[in-house]
Amino acid sequence: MAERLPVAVLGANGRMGSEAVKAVNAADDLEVVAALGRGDSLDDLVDAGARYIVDLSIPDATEANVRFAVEHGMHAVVGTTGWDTPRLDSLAALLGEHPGVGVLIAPNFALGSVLASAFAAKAARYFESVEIVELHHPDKVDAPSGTAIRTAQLIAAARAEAGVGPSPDATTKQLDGARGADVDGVRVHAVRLRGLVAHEEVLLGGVGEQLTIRHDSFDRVSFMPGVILGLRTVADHPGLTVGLDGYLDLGL
Ligand SMILES: NC(=O)C1=CN([C@@H]2O[C@H](COP(=O)(O)OP(=O)(O)OC[C@H]3O[C@@H](n4cnc5c(N)ncnc54)[C@H](O)[C@@H]3O)[C@@H](O)[C@H]2O)C=CC1
Ligand SMILES: O=C(O)C1=N[C@H](C(=O)O)C[C@H](O)C1
Repeated sequence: MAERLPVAVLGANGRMGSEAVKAVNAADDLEVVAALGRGDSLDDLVDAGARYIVDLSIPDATEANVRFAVEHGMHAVVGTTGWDTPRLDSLAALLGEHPGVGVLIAPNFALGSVLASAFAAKAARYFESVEIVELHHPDKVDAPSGTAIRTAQLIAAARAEAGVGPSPDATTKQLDGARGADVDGVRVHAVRLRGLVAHEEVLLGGVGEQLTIRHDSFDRVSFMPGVILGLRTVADHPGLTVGLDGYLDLGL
């Protein structure tokens, strides 16, 4: 029987990390050799012989975790939020010094979410208005969600390419925050509500009509096929990939 790929999970005691430990161990070609939480030394990754990491920690920790992995020749599959452009640029530069190492930064591992973002980007040029509402559990530390930021960026790029102007908005007077956050010119609204897991709606408006593209993760198991796909694929994609769609042939 072929050797199982040695994987370390960072953030292993968290909501996502604990699911990932179960999912990796359930895959017959992968095994968890290290499960790290807050306060654990990154040297444990080396001692355990990890060749892959899955980072599901916190925005303040993820950059140092991933940089350590890359510097030690480990491929990284990253679901943690907080990867803004300066962080991504700096990571890409580091990867340039470590050819052969792959990193996937996946704002969302759920296939339906990846498709929803792609569909929204495809549709965005045909509508005058577009706004995003993301809805999450109230224990989430960041807003707006990484997924909503990525969706807004994809939409903004598609509209810019098509020469579509900004969504109309006559607001001249508002309470702070009433119109949500501005992500590349797309308004993003964040709801935090007990009972929710992870949900997103893209609202596209034209004269006399609206298209709504909605995705719901009702359970964190929805993210696990994407985590496993990422682990099985990351070594074949040296350098930096942002978005699980980079590993899929969506044909859109
Ligand atoms: N890409 C995706 O599909 C998904 C991404 N996420 C993101 O994953 C991250 C984790 O989400 P949750 O599991 O809900 O959070 P959580 O708060 O339940 O888990 C985070 C865990 O990381 C631990 N931690 C803190 N510092 C650490 C460090 N330096 N090294 C290792 N572990 C450390 C915490 O103690 C905690 O156990 C968030 O950024 C969230 O937005 C969440 C769901 C899906
Ligand atoms: O914190 C979460 O729960 C989630 N975080 C990711 C994000 O910010 O987009 C992915 C998903 O929305 C769940």
